[in-house]
Amino acid sequence: MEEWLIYKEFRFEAAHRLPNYQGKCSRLHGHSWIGRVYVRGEKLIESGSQQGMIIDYGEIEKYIEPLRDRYLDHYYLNETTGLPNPTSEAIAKWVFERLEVVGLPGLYAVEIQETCTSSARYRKSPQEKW
Ligand SMILES: Nc1nc2c(c(=O)[nH]1)N=C([C@H](O)[C@H](O)COP(=O)(O)OP(=O)(O)OP(=O)(O)O)CN2
Ligand SMILES: [Zn+2]
Repeated sequence: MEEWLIYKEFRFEAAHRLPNYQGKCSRLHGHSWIGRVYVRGEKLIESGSQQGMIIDYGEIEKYIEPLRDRYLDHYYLNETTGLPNPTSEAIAKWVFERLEVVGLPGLYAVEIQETCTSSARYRKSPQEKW
């Protein structure tokens, strides 16, 4: 058995605040966020223009784009995601669940990097089969 794990990165500028946080992050502030969508596969496409791929990176991007354009890029995340406390962890889960709903094949994890030094990655626990 073998497996590949690939990711497609996306970027967005957005504001948020953590209302319950004791400190500066309770204030409205913004970040240049980086997201990474991880896709897992055990078999490479055998022929055609996507030969040797799990899935075309461009295909992954097609799933991400509507989310980025409608909810993430240049938005106030507390408002657009509806999350009461939009931490990196919560946003990673929020993005994962939306990609799951639209059926991104092989979806494995979503990472949200909030600053150069801080990042959170969400995936379903291995025992939870989906
Ligand atoms: N586990 C989490 N901790 C914190 C989150 C989070 O989403 N998950 N978020 C924040 C703030 O939103 C903040 O914007 C980011 O925190 P931090 O990395 O501490 O930001 P700094 O700019 O202060 O980073 P330094 O590298 O220390 O300069 C807080 N915590
Ligand atoms: Zn922040």
